[in-house]
Amino acid sequence: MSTLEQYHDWAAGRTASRVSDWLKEISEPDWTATVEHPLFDALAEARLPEAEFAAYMVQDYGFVDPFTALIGHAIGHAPSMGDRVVLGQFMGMLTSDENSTFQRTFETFGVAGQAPDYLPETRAFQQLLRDTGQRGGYAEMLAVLVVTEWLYLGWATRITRAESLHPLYAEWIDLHDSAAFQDFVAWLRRRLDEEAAQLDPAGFAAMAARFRDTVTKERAFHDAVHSR
Ligand SMILES: Cc1ncc(CN)c(N)n1
Repeated sequence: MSTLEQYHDWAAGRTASRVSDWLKEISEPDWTATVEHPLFDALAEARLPEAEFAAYMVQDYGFVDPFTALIGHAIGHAPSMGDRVVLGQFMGMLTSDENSTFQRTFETFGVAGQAPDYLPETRAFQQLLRDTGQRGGYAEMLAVLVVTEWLYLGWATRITRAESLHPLYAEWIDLHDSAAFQDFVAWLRRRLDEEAAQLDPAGFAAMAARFRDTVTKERAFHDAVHSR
């Protein structure tokens, strides 16, 4: 049975079916393991040592660089100006507010200017992001973006914040639980659902494989930066 047929089978038993919901479901248990990762609880509850937060942010900046390039590819591949505007605004936030959070984190915790030593899991994630940008179609790019942003929205809206949280820890959560970020994730999911509906069986299988691979790499990345 093709991947598209598997989705149609799943959708047939439901009144309201969304491709993004099905993709999330077939990505278990990795999806929930990432959203519920103890790294995020430690961060939100002020239990994460500053050196560990800085080390996580160094690895994450290794993710953000090719991730920003992937958004550039997605802007180029988007079928309309409407999509380019939304993705371009997200790119603007990433390269201003979020980039500033990284830079101030590196300076505050004394790791600015150090050559990063990326973990194998970070390098594997970088490879996936680069490959999707260079070889993937627009739906595959959206699939990767849906995973990375929906997962981050998931943990950021799940955790309970300590009152005495370091401002940079709080800023990292703010970037991922804001109303604007929630709207962006909703838009990404809607656009993936729409684009997936246009795909032939081979394109649909490639899109689903990217989604699944991205969830696997998210879990591996977070396990590598913070052991359970
Ligand atoms: C690994 C990872 N995944 C997702 C995000 C959210 N853009 C992130 N900053 N880092």
